[in-house]
Amino acid sequence: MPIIPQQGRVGIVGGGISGLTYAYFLGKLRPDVKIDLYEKSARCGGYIRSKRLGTTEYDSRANQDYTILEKGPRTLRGESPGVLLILDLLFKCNAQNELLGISKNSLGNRKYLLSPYSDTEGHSGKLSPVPYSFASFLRFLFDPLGKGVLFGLLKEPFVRSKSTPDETVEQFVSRRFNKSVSDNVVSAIMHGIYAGDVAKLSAASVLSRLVDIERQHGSIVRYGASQLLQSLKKKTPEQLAPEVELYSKVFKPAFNVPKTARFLRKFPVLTMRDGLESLVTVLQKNLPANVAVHTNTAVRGVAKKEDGLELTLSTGETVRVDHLRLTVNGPATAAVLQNAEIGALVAPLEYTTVVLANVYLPALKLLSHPGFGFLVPKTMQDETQLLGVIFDSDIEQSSRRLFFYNDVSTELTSESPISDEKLAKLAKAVANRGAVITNSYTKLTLMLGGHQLKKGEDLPTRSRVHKIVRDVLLSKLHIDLDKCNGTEVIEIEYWTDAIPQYRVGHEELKKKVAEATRQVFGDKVTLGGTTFGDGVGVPDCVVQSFTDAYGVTVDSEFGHDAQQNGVSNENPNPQSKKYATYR
Ligand SMILES: C=Cc1c2[nH]c(c1C)Cc1[nH]c(c(CCC(=O)O)c1C)Cc1[nH]c(c(C)c1CCC(=O)O)Cc1[nH]c(c(C)c1C=C)C2
Repeated sequence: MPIIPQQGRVGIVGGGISGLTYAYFLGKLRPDVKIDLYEKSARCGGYIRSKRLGTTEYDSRANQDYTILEKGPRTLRGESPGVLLILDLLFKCNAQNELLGISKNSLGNRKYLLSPYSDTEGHSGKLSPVPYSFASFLRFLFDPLGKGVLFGLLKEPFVRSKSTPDETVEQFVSRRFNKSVSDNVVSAIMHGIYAGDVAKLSAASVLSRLVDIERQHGSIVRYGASQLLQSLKKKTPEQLAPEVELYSKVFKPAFNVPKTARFLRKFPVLTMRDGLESLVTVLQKNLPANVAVHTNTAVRGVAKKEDGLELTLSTGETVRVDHLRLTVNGPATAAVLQNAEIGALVAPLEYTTVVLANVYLPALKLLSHPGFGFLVPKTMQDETQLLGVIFDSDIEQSSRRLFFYNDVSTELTSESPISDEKLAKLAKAVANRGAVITNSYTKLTLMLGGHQLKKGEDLPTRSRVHKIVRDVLLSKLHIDLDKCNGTEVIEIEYWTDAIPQYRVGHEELKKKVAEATRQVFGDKVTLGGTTFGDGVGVPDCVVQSFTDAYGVTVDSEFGHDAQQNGVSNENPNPQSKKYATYR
């Protein structure tokens, strides 16, 4: 029995990147199915929002009269498997020119940690570069934050591996290295991804690769060193993630995937010319004809019927569907499913709230440390509740067009092999291209709160955030807003309950929720989004949407429809049940 019958109907809850990409992939795989996406707010995109801010003067050198204030995520990680799917999507929508890249050695890729230090002028905290070379690593060892790093690295190969079902990131890092590495380095990274606390986040969820290495090889340092030696000795063929292999077989990407993966590795940070919301716009404009998006429409509940499911909408209508995909957070999922057991399982889920302040200073170049931004480790947290600061102007000015000129597209779309030397030359040519934006300005985003905001506590008021912005800029970056002649633009957003906290036992909890959902709804309901997926990043959401959309079509007897639409639904690995089952 196919999961979605021919000419069937699918409902999707949530118009964020997870809902939209699920609709896109499923629409392509099953053109016979009618897909309705319900988004409760007036717009799609979720936390991805790029606000255009008009400036008074048209800058002919920059060829633009606006700047973008990113209100949410703004960069993609070039190395993440999902980026290959996003790039293919952009190529197929003829929007690949929008993608920009920051090369590995670019100053815009440099990251800093706030280190203890104060000077006579009252500036507190020094920005210490995250090591990017052997020399910078040696320098870091003498920084107060580097205390214990060398000892931790030397000790790690001799630490016995331990098989625990799960533990906190702090426990894992302290056990393998030492607590100072967790407090001074890893805590900052966790602030910069989850706005979360190392003492609560799950090692199995957020450091799954390292946990796997410990389980399989015993030591992370020894494994890392052996991999490094091997790569120096012989060239290993490009290892693609299984999801990317599957995608390549199903969707036939517009480019040579292994070559493109190697190329993108040279651009660890990717951006979009008009902000990350362009991805949402491109997606919405190019949704297959069988997808309808309903904004301002919430799904209030779902009831099991003999021939499928009945959705109750906020408009008062009821809609019958064969399959329901939920891409919203835990509480919203429980509210739709209205099941006591599922409700009890998701009740302990926690989310962090992040306060985000965009600062734009036109015509002034004031950043003294070029880079991506800085993060605040646990040991440096104070009453400002600062998590980190993103240097948007440096990110934008270090971004280069990747596919605008034909050299890269021609090379990556051809099947002929490319040597490492030629690939490096190509990446260098891109890095040496002129900046897309050339005028002088300073743009920053401050991120505050996260796990430091206690449950039930009032969020900092706008005026308090304005004061924090002024204090942080002055004390950490030596930028005095009082000297900016009132030209500064400061905008504040509250991302309430935005980032799921994968706490100890989260993998187990996901399994239990999926199992309880299956018990009640069989294979008619699947769960996605950042809470029930495998990561909080945009590429993670895209990969999950693809694998799960494929999952509901793979058993289908209507594969020929998908093939007629330019995709194949053969399972490239019939032994693997992963893509035919549900999470
Ligand atoms: C200071 C707070 C935050 C900053 N970014 C985020 C927060 C809460 C949100 C965020 N950052 C990342 C992700 C995942 C995206 C993905 O992997 O696709 C999310 C939701 C990515 C990220 N940002 C930093 C790191 C080390 C990572 C992991 C992957 C990568 O290498 O890109 C560092 C970082 N984040 C922030 C700053 C200021 C910063 C470094 C200086 C802001």
